[in-house]
Amino acid sequence: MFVKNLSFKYKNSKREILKDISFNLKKDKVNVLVGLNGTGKTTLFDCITNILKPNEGVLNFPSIDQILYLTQTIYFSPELKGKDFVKFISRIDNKVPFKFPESYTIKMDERSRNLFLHLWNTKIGRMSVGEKRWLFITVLSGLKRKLYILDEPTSGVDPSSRIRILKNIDKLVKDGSYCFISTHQLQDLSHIDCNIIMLHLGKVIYEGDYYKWLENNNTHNPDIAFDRSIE
Ligand SMILES: Nc1ncnc2c1ncn2[C@@H]1O[C@H](COP(=O)(O)OP(=O)(O)OP(=O)(O)O)[C@@H](O)[C@H]1O
Repeated sequence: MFVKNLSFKYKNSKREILKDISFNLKKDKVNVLVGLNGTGKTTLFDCITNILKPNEGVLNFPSIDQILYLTQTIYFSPELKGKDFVKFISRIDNKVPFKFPESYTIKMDERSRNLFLHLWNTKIGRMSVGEKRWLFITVLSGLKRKLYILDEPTSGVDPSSRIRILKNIDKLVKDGSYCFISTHQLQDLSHIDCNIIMLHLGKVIYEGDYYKWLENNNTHNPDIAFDRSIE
């Protein structure tokens, strides 16, 4: 899966957001897109998933039915409960939903199981931001796809649940899928094996191993590596 010479500009804007960018996704690593706010990460994901049409370039990705794209905001009626969301997602792949929540929790650790059982009967409008994000990602990653694109999957989530979410994503890779995520929580990346793609001023300024990126910037701290990369 790759992007070659992609350029993109919004119709109502003069600024070219993506300027002739190229990179490859790695199959055996979590591919992580990093960059300043407003640098074009969501725009790039929208191009890959055909929501936006690039001005130029080649996008070599699976058809949309083989991609799961979790955008930063997904709307689900606040009056519905966690179980309604779980059942709705099960039906996407024509699976008959389980009747009892325990059937979904067999492979979960104790903390995740307790949270899942709690959220099952909680109205979505009453879940915290982090609880909602955790539930959506946990359930959506149960759908088998060739490529998972997750836009800031850990934003607003507590440290312990962030690690769980990342381990979940890591498992998708180990099970043979491609994963492409964005994040601003760079410290978390030490928990997974990842390939960094860094966007800055419309260009890919780094593509490669996370630890090599730290080494290139003479630091163990990814926030400092980020800052030094854009200097
Ligand atoms: N529909 C639009 N029309 C014009 N400009 C837009 C539109 N949507 C986004 N932009 C601009 O494109 C740029 C890139 O936005 P994008 O949402 O891709 O950034 P991002 O890297 O995902 O940011 P963040 O890290 O804050 O989520 C921003 O300057 C934004 O203002």
